[in-house]
Amino acid sequence: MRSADSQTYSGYHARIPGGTLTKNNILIPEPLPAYCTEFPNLVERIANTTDVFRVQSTASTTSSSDGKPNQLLINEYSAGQGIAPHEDGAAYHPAVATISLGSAQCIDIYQYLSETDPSPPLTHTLREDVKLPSSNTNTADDAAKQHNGKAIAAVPLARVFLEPRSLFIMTGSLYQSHLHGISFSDTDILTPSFVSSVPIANLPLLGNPEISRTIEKEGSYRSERSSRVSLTFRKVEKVMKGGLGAGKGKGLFGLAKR
Ligand SMILES: O=C(O)CCC(=O)C(=O)O
Ligand SMILES: [Fe+2]
Repeated sequence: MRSADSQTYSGYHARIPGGTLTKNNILIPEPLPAYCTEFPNLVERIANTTDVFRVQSTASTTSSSDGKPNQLLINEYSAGQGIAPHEDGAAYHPAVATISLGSAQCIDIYQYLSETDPSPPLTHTLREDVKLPSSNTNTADDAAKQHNGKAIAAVPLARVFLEPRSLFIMTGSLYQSHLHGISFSDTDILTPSFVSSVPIANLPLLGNPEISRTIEKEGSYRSERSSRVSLTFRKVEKVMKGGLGAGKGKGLFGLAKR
């Protein structure tokens, strides 16, 4: 995967809250974190490394009109920081590719509750009573329970362990009808499907052999989080002058409680 290409995107400079959108449509956060000082060379170098791996080998971005992402979002999480369950939305081509750096972190996949398409019992429960319909989500906790007035299962469907230097591609129904989020926790406990109702979906693909060994011996693996940086490549379908057209701003402006 390559980073956004200035040759194929006629962009602009725009100042937006929390960052500057460059002419390559790369969002540079402000204040500029230390790791960005050699940006975008850093991104180019990472994107060209050969030892990133896909957790979903069938994913590709080739169905986008030119096959290339035109936006890069950089998120930095300190230990304990997360992101409430959300969809990335229709403003983007339905595929997103994320390179992880720094600490490993689990991303949780959630489904909406549906009466016509019942979920397994554990995922078919709300964490607490949620009044529906309502789109008022004032806190991260509210947001974790519902999205645009639709109730979200309390327990994730699956978890994907994002190791440093890994590439995670989200597309298909994972992008279009599920939500993703990162728990507000400083530890990830990795468990296989025979132990947990929320297994690590990419266990066989993990690069660190210690994880499988520990799980085999002890039934689970404990991963302490430290600072993580994610590089999220997306294709913005419609870009309006000023940089405000790329969806409802969530992807560009960052989510609450960061
Ligand atoms: O940092 C990540 O891996 C996910 C970020 C994300 O979901 C988003 O910014 O929409
Ligand atoms: Fe997202």
